[in-house]
Amino acid sequence: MNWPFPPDETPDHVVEHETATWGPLAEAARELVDLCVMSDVDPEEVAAATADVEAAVARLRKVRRTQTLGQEHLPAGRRRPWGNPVIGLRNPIAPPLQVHSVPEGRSESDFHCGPAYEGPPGLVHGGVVALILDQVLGHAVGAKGRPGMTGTLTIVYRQGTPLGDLRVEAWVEREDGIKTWAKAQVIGPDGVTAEAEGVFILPRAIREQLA
Ligand SMILES: CCCCCCCCCCCCCCCC(=O)SCCNC(=O)CCNC(=O)[C@H](O)C(C)(C)COP(=O)(O)OP(=O)(O)OC[C@H]1O[C@@H](n2cnc3c(N)ncnc32)[C@H](O)[C@@H]1OP(=O)(O)O
Repeated sequence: MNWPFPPDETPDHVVEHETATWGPLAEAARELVDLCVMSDVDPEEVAAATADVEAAVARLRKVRRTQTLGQEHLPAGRRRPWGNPVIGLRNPIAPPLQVHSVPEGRSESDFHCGPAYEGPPGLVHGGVVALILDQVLGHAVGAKGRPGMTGTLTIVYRQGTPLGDLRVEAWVEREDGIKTWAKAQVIGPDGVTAEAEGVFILPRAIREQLA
């Protein structure tokens, strides 16, 4: 499944080096994002921090990639979803989730959603809940060897999802040709907060390549 991009054949030692290089930057940026919404220092400190961040941005801006991380690393060979907004090592937007999957088509993750993901007061934004559910559903179908694009995603929000420590579980329900149905739920301290059902479809372009 390498259409339309070439396989990622980066050697292990290079991946380890890149992990050690970029991982800490994203970790620092995650804390920066958290502090953008939670810090309460005085205005002089904010101004000084802004100058520091602008200096760091000027360094990183010197060289920009021509392809996204997904285009380069995801489609085949070693998969490095480093730019992914839910699990990406290099993406500060990602909480990030560590997702554990088994080939029977089940995936799960215990994760933390801090104040940067707030929607209603003290609660996780519903779009963020949907993002996480979609991602982990994708892991479940992928683990079962049934990868696909989300065709339809249905979400029922049972109760507000509190910011903090959470759990998500997903499992494959049914398969039929190119389509796979999977379900998922987010669990908070007071039980299930949101449930999802997704229909995942192997896209036509990939079907034609495999035919
Ligand atoms: C595979 C990727 C490789 C890359 C490997 C990277 C792995 C990295 C893992 C990361 C995990 C991320 C997890 C998050 C997952 C997203 O975020 S995916 C992004 C959000 N989704 C999208 O952007 C999808 C956009 N839509 C599409 O691309 C196309 O409409 C679809 C859904 C692929 C279907 O297109 P198509 O293959 O041309 O479909 P088509 O031949 O018309 O119909 C085939 C069948 O599907 C049904 N169908 C068509 N559309 C739909 C629909 N929307 N809903 C339900 N059924 C539908 C048709 O009725 C038909 O059924 P039958 O008549 O055969 O019974």
